[in-house]
Amino acid sequence: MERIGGFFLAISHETELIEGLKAALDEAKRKKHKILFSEVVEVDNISPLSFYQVGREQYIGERFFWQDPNKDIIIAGLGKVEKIQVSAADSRFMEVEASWTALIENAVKTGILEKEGTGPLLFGGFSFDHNKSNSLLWDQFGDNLFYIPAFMLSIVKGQAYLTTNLICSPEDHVQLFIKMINERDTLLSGSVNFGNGHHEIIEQREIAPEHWKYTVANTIEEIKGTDLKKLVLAREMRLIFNHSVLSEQVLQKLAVEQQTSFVFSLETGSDCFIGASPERLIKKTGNEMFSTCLAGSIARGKTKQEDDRLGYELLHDQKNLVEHQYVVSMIGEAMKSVCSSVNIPKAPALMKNRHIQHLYTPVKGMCNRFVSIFEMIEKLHPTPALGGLPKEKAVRRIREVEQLERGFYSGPIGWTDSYGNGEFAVAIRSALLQGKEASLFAGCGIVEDSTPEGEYNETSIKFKPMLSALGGNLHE
Ligand SMILES: C=C(O[C@@H]1C=C(C(=O)O)C=C[C@H]1O)C(=O)O
Ligand SMILES: [Mg+2]
Repeated sequence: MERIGGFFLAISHETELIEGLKAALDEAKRKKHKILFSEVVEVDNISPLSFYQVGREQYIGERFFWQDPNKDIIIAGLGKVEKIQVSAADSRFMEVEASWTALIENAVKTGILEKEGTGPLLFGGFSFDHNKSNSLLWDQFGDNLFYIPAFMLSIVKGQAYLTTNLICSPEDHVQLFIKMINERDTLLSGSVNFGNGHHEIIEQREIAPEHWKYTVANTIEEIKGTDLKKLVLAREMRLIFNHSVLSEQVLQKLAVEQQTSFVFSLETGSDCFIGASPERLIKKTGNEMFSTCLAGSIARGKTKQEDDRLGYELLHDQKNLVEHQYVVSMIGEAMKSVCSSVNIPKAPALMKNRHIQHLYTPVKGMCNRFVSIFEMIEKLHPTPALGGLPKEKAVRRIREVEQLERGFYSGPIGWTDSYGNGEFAVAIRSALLQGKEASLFAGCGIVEDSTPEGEYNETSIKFKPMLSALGGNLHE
């Protein structure tokens, strides 16, 4: 057991906090609508995973976690002062942005300002396809789900910040402050206990692998005979455990094993969507934007020599280069439409993750005007790395032939702050945890030169990051 506390918020902070809160209450009364109040203070370094874990008792079902591969920004959020979930399915990106903008426009902020990844922050994601009817599996998530947390720990380039958010309504009283401080104190004096009760897998089952291969075979024929160039097809694996899975245990394992990936979780009700994705969709900091083209895959070698040989093979393999190039062209075009300059390396490099290596082309651009991260998500999602080419046809074919419900798998997941910075990953190498059960998802890009067996093996590798974190059998 380890104490999370060890830090005190100095009294001067509290005075500032009360003053800020009073200003927010006045503003709410004057405007006759609710106002978001947000305070940011520097704190001693606390482990974000400990913070997340300590919040289990009180905030389970309303927690999130985010860590980028560089560990530039790590965020753990607890509780929600506001949930954004829009119903206008076909304009969901812009609708979420509109709700968010309305909320932060009038926000009262105090303490440290303008720090990326702190203050009012929206965390959540979108499902892959808003047109696919939602099955029971994903009913807690809908086709978009975002939180503004009550308490949030951000580690930004090594420095820890604690954000406290509160919604003030015209009829609220300063008493609200007492409640919030009490909650925060309870949280910060909590004990970290990652739990010994480790879950074990009692059943590990691939869903309809033969049918999946059959669909891949048909898709290869369709690609040969029509204007369809690429289609990403996913399959599912189900796990059943003896105990409910604790998301903090899985996050901890992912953070250790998948150092080159974005590690994330998003809880809602009794469900948790969790994963370790190597693929950035979009990052925006100031007027710089970054995206990643990631497509084309091969296994890791058991020895350095074998690993190098496999990497070399991937870099020169025509099928994988074609699969990759579709993504580079599309992301390049999307970035050029809003950037004054775009940098795209001429040839892909290798990205080596623990269980797999990919062809990798990073893209960087300078925005030529104000462009929001939601506008970029709308332009990019789904890239041909997750959908296919041509885009609309691919999404429609996936809807028709894929047997599973993707839900948030392969959709955009991430955060934006009130200063317009943010980052979204593509939610792959992920799983939906539901008590004693989990659904894992893995897909791959089918092109003309694909084979059903080859693609089946590729998806088997892509299950490994989550399987390993959940204690599954990797068949190695
Ligand atoms: C679809 C997934 O991965 C995508 C497909 C890839 C491929 O087919 O080579 C590589 C990286 C990802 O863009 C997945 O992991 O589920
Ligand atoms: Mg592939």
